[in-house]
Amino acid sequence: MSVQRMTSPYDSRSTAFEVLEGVDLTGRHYVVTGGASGIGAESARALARAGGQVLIGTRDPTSAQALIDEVAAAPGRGSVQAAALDLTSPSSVAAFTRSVDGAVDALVANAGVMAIPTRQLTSVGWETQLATNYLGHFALALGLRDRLRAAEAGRVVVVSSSAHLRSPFDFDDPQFERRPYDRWTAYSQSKTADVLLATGIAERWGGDGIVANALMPGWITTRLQRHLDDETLRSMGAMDEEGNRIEQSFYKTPQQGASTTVLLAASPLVDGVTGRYFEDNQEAATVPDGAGRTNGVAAYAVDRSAAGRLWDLGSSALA
Ligand SMILES: NC(=O)c1ccc[n+]([C@@H]2O[C@H](COP(=O)([O-])OP(=O)(O)OC[C@H]3O[C@@H](n4cnc5c(N)ncnc54)[C@H](O)[C@@H]3O)[C@@H](O)[C@H]2O)c1
Repeated sequence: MSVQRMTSPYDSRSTAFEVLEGVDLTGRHYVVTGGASGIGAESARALARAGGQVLIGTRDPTSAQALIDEVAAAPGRGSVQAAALDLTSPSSVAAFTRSVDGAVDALVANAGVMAIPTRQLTSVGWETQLATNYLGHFALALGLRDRLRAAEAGRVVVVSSSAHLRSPFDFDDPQFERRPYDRWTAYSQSKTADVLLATGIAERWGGDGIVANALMPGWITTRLQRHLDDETLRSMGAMDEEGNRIEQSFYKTPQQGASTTVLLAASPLVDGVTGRYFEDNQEAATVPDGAGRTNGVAAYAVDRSAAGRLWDLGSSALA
């Protein structure tokens, strides 16, 4: 049976402001991880501009002060606040969730790290990219489940990446204990885990009225690329021989990069949509595997049994 793909009137060049034009989020509450920089900051800005009350989870709440002040200075808008959250620390995630009361209309699992050069482990013994991008967000979603249930139709939005097309989740060796550590495979696997997280939540929490979707924001120059050396940036076409960053037509601005996130977090156009993967404000096609592809969602990332297996693995790590 084929299911019709969701479409929206927006495309790769649409901004987060455009996607929420005419949408009134007054009285709605949003949690955005990593919302003090990059795509997360633009998502928070757009949600607040539409009237929403946004709580940013960030390791350093002072880093969100400029955004908090900017929104506070705009009368008639929503608000932005920030609280400490380190996704690599289960106790930090627990403290953050305890500080949230009332309903949460959407959790935006946006924070992430990419291509850490060497294998690093967190306090729970997980490789840092997987721990940050996936496990911390899994713990956060579990901690906020009641808050999402308290909303009329709680949404979970997981910011993944087309990098997931480069690697399925390796259940035999997720922490690179037996295979050599590869920073790109580690990132790609963590982004597959992100799609599986949305798939698992959609499957398990639908009875609570909670929906969950994942997305690829597009390519955007942010601090995410800070671990990349000049040679890698040149090979990506992002730097010239003199070391100047190149603005390419396929790169988006952070405002454009945040558009698919806010569509899924707050637009009525996707009411009730769940278990899907979006890019450029459209639902992506499912492809058999990721080899050689830059678009679409790999079948292994939306596989329900893999999502269940990962749920069990994450639950054991947090127990
Ligand atoms: N920029 C791109 O081209 C691109 C492409 C595909 C996917 N993404 C995804 O978009 C998301 C946002 O990335 P961005 O490009 O805005 O980069 P960014 O570096 O500006 O934002 C990432 C945020 O995550 C936060 N973070 C990192 N580790 C954390 C931790 N342990 N606890 C709490 N917060 C932590 C950082 O402080 C930062 O604010 C990421 O999930 C990334 O994988 C980005």
